[in-house]
Amino acid sequence: MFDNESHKAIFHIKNGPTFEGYSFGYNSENHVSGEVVFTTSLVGYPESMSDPSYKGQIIVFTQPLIGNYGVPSDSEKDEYNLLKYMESSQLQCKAIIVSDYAWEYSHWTAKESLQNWCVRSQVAAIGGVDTRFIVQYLREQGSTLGCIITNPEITSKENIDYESLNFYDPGLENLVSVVATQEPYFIKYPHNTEYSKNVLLVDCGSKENIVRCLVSRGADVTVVPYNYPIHKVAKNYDGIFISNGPGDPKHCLETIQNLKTILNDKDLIDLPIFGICLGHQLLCLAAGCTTEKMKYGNRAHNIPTLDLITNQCVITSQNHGYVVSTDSLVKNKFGFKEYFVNLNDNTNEGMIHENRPIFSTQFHPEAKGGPQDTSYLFDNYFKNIEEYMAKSENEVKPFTDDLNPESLPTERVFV
Ligand SMILES: NC(=O)CC[C@H](N)C(=O)O
Repeated sequence: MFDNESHKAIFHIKNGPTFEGYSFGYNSENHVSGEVVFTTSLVGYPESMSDPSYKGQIIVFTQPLIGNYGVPSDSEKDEYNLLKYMESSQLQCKAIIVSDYAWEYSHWTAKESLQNWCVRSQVAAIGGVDTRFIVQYLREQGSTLGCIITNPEITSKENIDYESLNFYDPGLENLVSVVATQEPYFIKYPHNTEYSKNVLLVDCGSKENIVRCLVSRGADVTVVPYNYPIHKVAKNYDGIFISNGPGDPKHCLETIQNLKTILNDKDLIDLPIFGICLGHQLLCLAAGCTTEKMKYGNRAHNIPTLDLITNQCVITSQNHGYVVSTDSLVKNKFGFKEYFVNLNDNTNEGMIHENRPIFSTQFHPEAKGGPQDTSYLFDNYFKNIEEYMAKSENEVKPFTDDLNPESLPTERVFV
């Protein structure tokens, strides 16, 4: 069985405490650093770890036992040629921290152990540390930088020169440019009849389930890079979608500028737009609102949120460290109104335009993992799309040459 001593690993929080545990992931000579964040979700570690929004982050799981159902295939496809189980085809986070790693796993979808996935993806993983203490610390101090040392030659936290460690801060980098597709591609809904619903998905690091939610409702989806000049082609689509993505939204200057042009274009006044998480933040920035970094963010699958239109509480899936300032949203002159509010901390959870078919949410209606309470938002988006198509009498909108589906790849090409 496992020998803790020979696999010692150390987790150190910048200017804070240090913990000794065991490594069950990739061991490297150099330390691994990133922003330390915690999630209180009980299940869904494969989905969280493959979510591009976690790029550059070290995830602390408050669920004490992680790994017990293994990891499903990261390449198996569904009927829409989309990944069947994962939120992207890579393990995206920088490292993981758990209380107790389950060395035995069992599930009908499992293809490998969590350890195997981490090792082959060169991702560090440390177990045997007091995650309750770490989370209490993060809640008091706020999200902070940290590092994991898995070099087998370092046998004790006493023989580390902490002063010499450098810490990578993902907040300083435009990580969207790293995780988003570099080239456009096209996903076809296989059962389409005469009038296809053509959605333009702006990929800032989209979770696969967002694409599944669009395609399974009958859309043909053209996926473009986050900085694609969408304002030049928006009129050719029946709806625009802005995805989730990692890091500080203010790094996506081109997306914000392009969205601003779309919002100001009198010819696009009826065009349906839906944004999720980073997509919500970018739409709000485009409308002149402000965003700020939260103390430790919201990462969970059970966050109560009030729908201000239906006055109903919905339970939401979340993963974000930045937030739109409610004050700036309320004061915006663009017609955006508050749509959802977080019932735990009163932060903004969404906006809706007062008379245009535009809305966005800070939480994740695609919920992978998490509850399906807010999947009605995808249905509302499709109602907006159908109304928009009916207004234009289902006229077939021409594609520009470089986004003609016939010349685009049918799945993402990694460069
Ligand atoms: N899941 C997301 O899209 C996250 C958005 C943004 N990176 C944040 O942390 O707030």
